[in-house]
Amino acid sequence: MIRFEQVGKVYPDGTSAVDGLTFEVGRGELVTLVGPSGCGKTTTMMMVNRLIEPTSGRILVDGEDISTIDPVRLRRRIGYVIQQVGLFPHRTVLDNTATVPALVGWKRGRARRRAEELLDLVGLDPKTYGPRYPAQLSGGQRQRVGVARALAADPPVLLMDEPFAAVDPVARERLQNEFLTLQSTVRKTVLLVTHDIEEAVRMGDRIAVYGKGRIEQYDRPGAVLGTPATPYVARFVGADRGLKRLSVTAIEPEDLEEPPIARLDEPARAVAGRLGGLGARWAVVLNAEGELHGWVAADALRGAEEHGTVGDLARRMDAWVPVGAPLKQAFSEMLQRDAGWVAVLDGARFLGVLTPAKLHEALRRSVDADARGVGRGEVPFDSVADA
Ligand SMILES: Nc1ncnc2c1ncn2[C@@H]1O[C@H](COP(=O)(O)OP(=O)(O)OP(=O)(O)O)[C@@H](O)[C@H]1O
Repeated sequence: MIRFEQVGKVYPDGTSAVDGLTFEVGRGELVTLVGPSGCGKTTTMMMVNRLIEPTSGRILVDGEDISTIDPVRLRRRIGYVIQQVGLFPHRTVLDNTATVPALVGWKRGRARRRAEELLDLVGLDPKTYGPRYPAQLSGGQRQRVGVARALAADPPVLLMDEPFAAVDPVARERLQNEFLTLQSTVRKTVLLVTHDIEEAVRMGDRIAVYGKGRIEQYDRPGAVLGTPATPYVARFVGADRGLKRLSVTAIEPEDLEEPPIARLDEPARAVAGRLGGLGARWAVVLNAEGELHGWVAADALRGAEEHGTVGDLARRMDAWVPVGAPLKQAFSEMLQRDAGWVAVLDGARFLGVLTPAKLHEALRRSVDADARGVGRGEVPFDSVADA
């Protein structure tokens, strides 16, 4: 979709910003460009919409050499989101959002309807926020308007330069998640510049790690964290890259432990006997539909009244995560609820539980799988169990 071929940029004062850039971004892929200040990320991005012209090499969008496309026409196909948002202060949120459709000649009614739709999509009620002016919004809300505006004319390509840098860390994480959800439906081809490796890892299908003026490694987040291509990349991703890997490793069914299960309406003493036989200290409790209710301790069951049921003694357990969620989410649930395990569900169906030991194992298998260039399922458990 976007292809850089030996692209270089030397500014008129002789500064070489980037040199020999060759990489490709697939259709619907989100690629993050990450690196320290001044390494050439913004220059790379601005060459895609011809706000900056390369001094060597060429860039293709959809197979077309962009130097042959009229810049104005090119920019209509490319949404652009920048850190300071760049909203027009004297125009309402709705008018700001409708800017590009209006520019490309949509009728006023259609442009406004589209703007309302987009505001809704980024989580801003158009009735409440549409008539406001940018100064009447929070930083995070302004950022969402920036995203809505960039998407308004439905461009296939989106360029985002530090889009979440101006908001506080909590709002930033929320905006990142919202954008990922949005991206899973709109599937734009996205180049996102950031200097924050956490953000790059979280957001990118692939990451380009920049050294001075060139890409040191271009790969999936797991591979960059697991097998940094150069000592520079290893330093840049940081010594705690194992922790960062938690954010990009998905929970898979084979990571889970299957504890004993009891139903709410089962007789308590019978379950106590069963758990005793297994040497288990607790069981997960499901309701009649097989959905997670909570857990029950073997000790409590042993002390139950003669006709008591599991339901009388079961405790609620709200710590759960969906299968496929990152390990980090499971870890954070455990910490937040001070629990030794967290339930993993597939929709409403209970699949199993993740424990700290299993989490560690999943992480080790993921590191191992990346080092060997195979899928995590192909790494045997016993190769990492003692690690
Ligand atoms: N107009 C210009 N004239 C001369 N040099 C420039 C110009 N714009 C950028 N540069 C230089 O080119 C290099 C790359 O800049 P660029 O803005 O692409 O880096 P960056 O990685 O995006 O940095 P940051 O994270 O600080 O925004 C820097 O050394 C910068 O000083």
